[in-house]
Amino acid sequence: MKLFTISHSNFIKVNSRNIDFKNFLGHIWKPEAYYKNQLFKEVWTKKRPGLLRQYIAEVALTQAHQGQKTSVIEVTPAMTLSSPVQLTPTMTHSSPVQVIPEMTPASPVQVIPAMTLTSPVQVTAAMTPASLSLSPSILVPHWLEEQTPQTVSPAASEHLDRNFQSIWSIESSPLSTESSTSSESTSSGRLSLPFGVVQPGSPYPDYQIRKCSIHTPHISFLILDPRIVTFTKEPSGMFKVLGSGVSGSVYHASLLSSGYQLAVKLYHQAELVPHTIVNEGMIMALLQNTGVVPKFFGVLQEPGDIQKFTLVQEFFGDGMTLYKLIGMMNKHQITLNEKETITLCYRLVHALKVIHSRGVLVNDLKNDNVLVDVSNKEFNIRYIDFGLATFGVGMTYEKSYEPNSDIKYSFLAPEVRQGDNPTCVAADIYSLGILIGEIGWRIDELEDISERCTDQVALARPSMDELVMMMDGLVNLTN
Ligand SMILES: Nc1ncnc2c1ncn2[C@@H]1O[C@H](COP(=O)(O)OP(=O)(O)OP(=O)(O)O)[C@@H](O)[C@H]1O
Repeated sequence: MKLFTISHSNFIKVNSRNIDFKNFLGHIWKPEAYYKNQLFKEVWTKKRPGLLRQYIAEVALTQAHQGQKTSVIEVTPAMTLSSPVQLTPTMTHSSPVQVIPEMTPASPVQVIPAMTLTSPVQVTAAMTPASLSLSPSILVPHWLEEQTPQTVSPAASEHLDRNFQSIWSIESSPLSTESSTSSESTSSGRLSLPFGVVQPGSPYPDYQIRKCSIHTPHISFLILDPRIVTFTKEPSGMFKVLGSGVSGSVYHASLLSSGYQLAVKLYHQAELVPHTIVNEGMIMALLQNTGVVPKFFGVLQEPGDIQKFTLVQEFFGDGMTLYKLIGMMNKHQITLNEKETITLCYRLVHALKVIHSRGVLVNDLKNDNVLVDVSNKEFNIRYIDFGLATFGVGMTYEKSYEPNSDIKYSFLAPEVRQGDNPTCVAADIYSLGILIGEIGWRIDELEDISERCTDQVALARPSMDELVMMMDGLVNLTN
């Protein structure tokens, strides 16, 4: 009798021989389970932990017979609100940015078909400044300080809400970035830097991106009139910063007319990396109507400077990141029971599947890039920060020789951390496995899933479909 154990070798076998997972389980599975050195004969009890694989096997076999699959928790449905983001079908100009004078009616973004596998075009990509502890006050650009929202009457602002100034149309051809983003040109101090945050000669990130391809499809998004957005001020008079990260600071704001809450991302180096901002906007646009990223409204432009813009998104989940949530869970300030924990992991898995199915790799999946709505037990999530995301191809990180880099970048798959290996679906799955482990380490089944996803051998990690099946099985088990 063969016993199916959760060993990596089983998954290596599955993957290396390209055997269908369900068939594999069908062959290997017998109704006993060997788990943590114990033989269990009563495998169908829901109470006993660690028997997920038996359940998966059961589900797999049932499915093999019925060809049907049921899911208890549904993924958050597609957004119903119409999005201002639009897909522009063709490239018409060679200039990277083009202003189209006429407004076109808002419509949801159309889905781009399957991922197109192309050989990676190696382009020198954006700099990512090292994590800095940034004081919000020095990040505020002058035009924000000078903001006088009362200059627009409510009626006019309502009009402006509906009638955005213009649409930017951006080409999808690989954007050469070498001239504007090489570390050489920046470290020599030849470029004037915005916001006074990163000074010439600042240390460069050890994890500078060396190569990436921008193959993101051609998507237009809107330039919003800055007068429709009011940036929120703290009682101290400071602008309210939701978070500061590697690429920028995110400010709280609202629509002047309706008070609809917004998160506006200002980039530390907007003038250096316009293509990065554009790429992030296009990826956000591409993922609209999936319900797994915040609603994206377009960009605000710094008056008088066409190169500097900011991303305007829906303010989601009261700004609660998974990082904050895990911290609170570990300090017992918030408690998630087993079912809630599994629900949260389920959402993360399904959301990543949706993102991958649109041809997008996140490449930077970590706990502070996930927002969680803890206002109810649904635990809806949104992935944020697509600054390093790619469409259709992977990107390569440069190996870090910084002490403790393995800890600092532990969310990245080991083969990615090594440099030279481009990111891929399995690398995102590794990062997802880290998240599942951080959230669900108290639950054996989640720990097992996390362990599989974080296998050092990329080929041994479960595929997204296998992962979804495991999570579905686990959810069914807990209901
Ligand atoms: N749509 C949003 N709603 C609420 N809060 C948000 C939103 N987007 C971002 N934030 C907050 O701002 C922080 C920084 O956002 P983001 O990750 O996009 O910036 P970043 O500079 O790219 O950071 P990173 O260091 O992860 O690269 C988040 O951790 C979160 O706290």
